[in-house]
Amino acid sequence: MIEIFREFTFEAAHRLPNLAESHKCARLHGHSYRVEVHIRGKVDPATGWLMDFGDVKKAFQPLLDQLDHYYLNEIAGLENPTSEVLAQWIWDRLIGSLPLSAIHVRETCTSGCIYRGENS
Ligand SMILES: Nc1nc2c(c(=O)[nH]1)N=C([C@H](O)[C@H](O)COP(=O)(O)OP(=O)(O)OP(=O)(O)O)CN2
Ligand SMILES: [Zn+2]
Repeated sequence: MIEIFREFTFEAAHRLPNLAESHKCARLHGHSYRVEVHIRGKVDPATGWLMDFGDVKKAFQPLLDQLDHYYLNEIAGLENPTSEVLAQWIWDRLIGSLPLSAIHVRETCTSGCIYRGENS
């Protein structure tokens, strides 16, 4: 087994509506999000790869189109857009087309989360 990943970046605004008003993240603010899509499987001896990175990009593109330069709270399923909720939202939309092993979401250089699905 081997794992590959493709990183994507996008800019978006959000606020965390379930926090106390005094919490800084309850206020509208933005992030340069970094998302890594991780895929696990076997290397095809003919191609020497598990999957073309370009095919990962094609699968992620519709999500990028929904997220980049948007207000995340207005997207269905992201009304409370924590890193954890966003990572699961991405997983749920890619798992039908990619053999995912993890979704990494970084909000800042120092904060983020890793989601590996409900079975791990
Ligand atoms: N478990 C989570 N905690 C927090 C989330 C989250 O999604 N999951 N989100 C936030 C905020 O969105 C915030 O913008 C990012 O948090 P933080 O690391 O505190 O960001 P800062 O860059 O402001 O950190 P400082 O080092 O304090 O400047 C909060 N928590
Ligand atoms: Zn934030």
